[in-house]
Amino acid sequence: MTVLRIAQAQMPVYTDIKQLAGVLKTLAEQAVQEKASFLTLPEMFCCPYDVSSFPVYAEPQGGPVWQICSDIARSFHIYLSAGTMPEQDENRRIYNTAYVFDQDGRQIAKHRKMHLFDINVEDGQYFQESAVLTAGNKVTTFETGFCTMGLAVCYDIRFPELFRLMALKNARVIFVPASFNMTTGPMHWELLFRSQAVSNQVFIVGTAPARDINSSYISWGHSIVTDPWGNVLSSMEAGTELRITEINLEECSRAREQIPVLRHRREDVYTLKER
Ligand SMILES: NC(=O)CC(=O)C(=O)O
Repeated sequence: MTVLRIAQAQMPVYTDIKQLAGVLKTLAEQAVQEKASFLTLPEMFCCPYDVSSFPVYAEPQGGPVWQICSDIARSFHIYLSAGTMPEQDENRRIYNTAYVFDQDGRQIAKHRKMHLFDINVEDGQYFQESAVLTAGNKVTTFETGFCTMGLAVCYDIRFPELFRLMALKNARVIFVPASFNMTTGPMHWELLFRSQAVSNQVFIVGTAPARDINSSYISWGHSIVTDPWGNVLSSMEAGTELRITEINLEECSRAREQIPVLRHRREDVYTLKER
């Protein structure tokens, strides 16, 4: 099948687990009604995006929020890109982790944010994820009934090497739960999604939290879908919204055939390899 409908939930952060379960159920119901095969959630949809909150809300893989996501995917028979949540491992290290579940509720992908968001923009955003988080170290692609797909988290989008490696592993759609802010959002959000999409001839689906002006970190919102030609197929504003976007995977092959940049790489001069 080459046409795929993706439902993106630009939603507020829900820290109350019962409320979260109810909201996700409603979103999944609506997504299924709209004939979407995928539902995507934002970065840190169940925890304030704040270094002091990550340890408080962290759970192991298989924890309560993970379980709700798996149940939703199974009950509604929908693929779920379950945004990110703080994950704690057996050594008490905490990661910013994205999971994907298939229509039977099985975890089919897991990506720990590989590039930690440590920035200090003059008169703008300061953030120091490395104060409490540990970086992941795996390039993540996975198989679905549609095609090979990839997974990255927010600041990872600034690293072309990672996106090129996913494209070389034949990813055609890359999910990026993300939360840019009021400094870097207007500067770089759309530019980065379009540039990684056109350079690697992939669809990129960026899903952000809805803006909350009272939170310590204010999300830019603007959840987006870009296509392999670098076009913006869908772009939201800042508020809560469930947006359906249809993508035609054939566009990926068409772009790669007509402008074969992946084949034109000069591996005799340079190489990119995963360790
Ligand atoms: N929040 C992030 O991880 C990244 C971000 O906001 C940016 O790169 O800008």
